[in-house]
Amino acid sequence: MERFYLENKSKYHSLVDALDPLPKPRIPKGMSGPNIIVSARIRPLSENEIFPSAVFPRANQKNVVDIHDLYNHPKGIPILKSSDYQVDKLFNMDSATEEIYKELVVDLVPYAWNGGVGTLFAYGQTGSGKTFTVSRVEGLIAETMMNGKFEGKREVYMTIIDLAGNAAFDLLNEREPISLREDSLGATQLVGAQENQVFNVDDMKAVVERATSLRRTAPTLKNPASSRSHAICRIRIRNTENGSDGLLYMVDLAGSEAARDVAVHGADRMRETKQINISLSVLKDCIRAKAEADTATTLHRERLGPKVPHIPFRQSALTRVLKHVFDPASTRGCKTIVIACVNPSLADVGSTKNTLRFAELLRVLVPLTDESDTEKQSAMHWTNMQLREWIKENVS
Ligand SMILES: Nc1ncnc2c1ncn2[C@@H]1O[C@H](COP(=O)(O)OP(=O)(O)OP(=O)(O)O)[C@@H](O)[C@H]1O
Repeated sequence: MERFYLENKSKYHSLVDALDPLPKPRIPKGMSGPNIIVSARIRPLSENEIFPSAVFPRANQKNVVDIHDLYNHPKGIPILKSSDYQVDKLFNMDSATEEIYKELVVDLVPYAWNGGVGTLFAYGQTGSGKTFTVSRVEGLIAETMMNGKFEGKREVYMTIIDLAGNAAFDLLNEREPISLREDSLGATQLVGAQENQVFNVDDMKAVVERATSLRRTAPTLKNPASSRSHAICRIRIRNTENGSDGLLYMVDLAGSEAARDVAVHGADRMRETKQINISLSVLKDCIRAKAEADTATTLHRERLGPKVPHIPFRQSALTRVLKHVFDPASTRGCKTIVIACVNPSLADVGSTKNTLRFAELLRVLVPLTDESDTEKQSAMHWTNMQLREWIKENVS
């Protein structure tokens, strides 16, 4: 396929150039609500990239992206097949991580400082910029958290582990194996994992740096330093006045390689990829079910009573570690941000479509009601009947 793309590069450019630059706007069906934001970040093409970009943020509609793939028509003429995707917030090739942090993440810090649970997931194909994004975000969190501007006395502790299949390792202790156990109160304990107390920005950054260097890596076709495990950085913020904890999780998910990319690496690698894909699928189910539960409890409490969707968080090690985020019995406030990372190269267009489809699947949409937002307003007015239809489809 890559050869086909290269041979037809100029044809691809001319087909894309001939498209309407202002396509008919896609009608937004709503926004993710109320405790989750699903975003996407398109990384720039690298300098030595030989394939054109297949990813085009829409000029006339915010947060919508067009993907143009090239197909070999049976009659031998290359044709374009286009698809579009919508997220809550789209960051283009020229967006810096600082901008993403300011728009999406910074509010999680005071939220966790005051006892909430904030989680960021970076998801995407191998080489799409997950580690690039998360490591910078962790540095920025350190700067916000330790700037002395928040009220109250707190102690800050960091734990960083990685999960490969069902095995877990301590990235702050030479990758010593640790075990995941549920204690008598139902909380998941990382038995054997070190918790490092940190006192300032430099401490926090040094801890992150130590963990990064230990992260298990193995070469893939797409990224010579691909991470083959989920890295979870947990920042526990202890309120010394009342003994309660706030939590921040930064989760750099393992690259979602396609089977054909790993075929050349043998059976072990295939098994590893299968495990990664299963855990990502359970994660998707949990994020979605949690969003449905939150939507159900905030919007339709009277209609549904205590009935909330089942959240299958026990089905994988990843979601068991994140029990605080997914446990439906928990009464703690949780806010979640997902960043779907995308490499725009035409050679990666299949995986890019999968990543953005995955992002769309995570969105449990709430009808738009903000009359002041003209973009949303022109897109849709909800009648009572539409609202009933929406509830029937989405909250069952
Ligand atoms: N926004 C960006 N701007 C500039 N370079 C980037 C950006 N995002 C990623 N890169 C570069 O792309 C390469 C791959 O990025 P990264 O290692 O973060 O990918 P990944 O998604 O974590 O991959 P894997 O799952 O295999 O670990 C790196 O060389 C990184 O520096």
